Amino acid sequence: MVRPMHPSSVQGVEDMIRLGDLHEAGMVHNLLIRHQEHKIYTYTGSILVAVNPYQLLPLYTVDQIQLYCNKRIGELPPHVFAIADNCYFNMKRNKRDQCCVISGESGAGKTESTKLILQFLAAISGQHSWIEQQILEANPILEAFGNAKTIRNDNSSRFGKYIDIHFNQNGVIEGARIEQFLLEKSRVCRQVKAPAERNYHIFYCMLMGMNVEQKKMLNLGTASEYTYLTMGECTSCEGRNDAKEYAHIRSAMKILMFSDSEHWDISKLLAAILHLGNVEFEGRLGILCAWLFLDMPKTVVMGSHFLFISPQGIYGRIFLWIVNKINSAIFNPASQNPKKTRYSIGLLDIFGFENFDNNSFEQLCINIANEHLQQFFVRHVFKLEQEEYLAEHISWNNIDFTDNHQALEIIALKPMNIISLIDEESKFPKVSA
Ligand SMILES: Nc1ncnc2c1ncn2[C@@H]1O[C@H](COP(=O)(O)OP(=O)(O)OP(=O)(O)O)[C@@H](O)[C@H]1O
Repeated sequence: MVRPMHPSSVQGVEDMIRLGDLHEAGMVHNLLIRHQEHKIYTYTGSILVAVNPYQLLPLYTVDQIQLYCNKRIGELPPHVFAIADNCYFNMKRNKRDQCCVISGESGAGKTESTKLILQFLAAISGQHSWIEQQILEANPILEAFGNAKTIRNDNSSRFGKYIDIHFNQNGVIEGARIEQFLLEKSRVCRQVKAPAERNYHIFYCMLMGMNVEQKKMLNLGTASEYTYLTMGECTSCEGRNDAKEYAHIRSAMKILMFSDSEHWDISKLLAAILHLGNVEFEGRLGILCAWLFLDMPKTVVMGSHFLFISPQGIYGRIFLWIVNKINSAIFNPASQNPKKTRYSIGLLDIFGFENFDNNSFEQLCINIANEHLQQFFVRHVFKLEQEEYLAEHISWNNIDFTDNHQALEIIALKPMNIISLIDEESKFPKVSA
């Protein structure tokens, strides 16, 4: 259908609520013309839409942080700092906890936005304290163990995270807590979705960054020697320096109070996973069991007893342990003193919808999490808003929207939903798919 363009679509608008052409094509056009002028941020009411520029723009300088500090939304051009600032000052003014939900497909820029919000909050809450530095340095560790190169994103988060940043009543950061969800553990043993995918960064960083002596002690060689690191036929990543990253991860671990022996134990387990992937000959099992702290003759094969070692399981436990270790450095339990109130800003950064030729159970879980987020969005932006208009007898045009509630009910909410059926079926041996 051809229609005349509304004048507001010619120059584009900062807030799409003011767009005359309020439909998908109009909104995409608005984002496009703004993006062409390097204006990557656009509001839709209180929501910020960010379009990944895939280049460094001079938008995140110290001057920009100061500029956006303590301004009302709309006073300056749309920016991720404006959202962070709004959260911070609403928390202080209204004495209420805040939350930013960051969603989008893989590669959209969610993790970068999360880091920018964190940096802004650390800068404006103003103390440059040790705890702030520790919170910021948790990122390189989490990314090393939880991010990987995928076909869509060289630094794709393969887990979801919720960072709750805690502030005292004066708005000073006093700690944080990180929750992790759904690490894609299967990536440890296979990266089959496409060539050019890698395993988790940490493996390549370790092999490039460790000195000869350390590698010798763990019987490690180069990435190309390990089955688990070569399935995607790609061991390096353009623009990433794995050796330099390793030095950064090591220093971040020191800041987060990982001891040298804890770091060494993690390295041994990572080495064990790599050796396990290469197991073909009995001789390899000796090296493997040494790194797994196992007494090989007793535990691997004894009479009719077999030990089953799951590399995915080991990696999943390492990841959990690391998140707990980080939390033990940055989390301070709330004071029991009622006069010492604590407020928080939560940042939710989960992986976006995924749709491959072959989708696994992990994709199903990721997509259910996204459907829940979509429902949250639908409820708050459409349903609750329209109910309020009705209650206040405000005249308005009903907006058509797709409600995904039914899909969610079938998959995960109603009794006998798909997930509970899978759960029940999987308890039986030799179950069919
Ligand atoms: N604001 C930005 N400015 C410049 N480059 C950016 C920006 N946001 C994202 N990028 C680039 O895009 C890449 C992908 O972004 P990011 O990792 O944040 O995506 P994501 O949405 O978290 O993806 P995934 O769901 O796969 O984890 C980054 O590594 C960075 O190179």
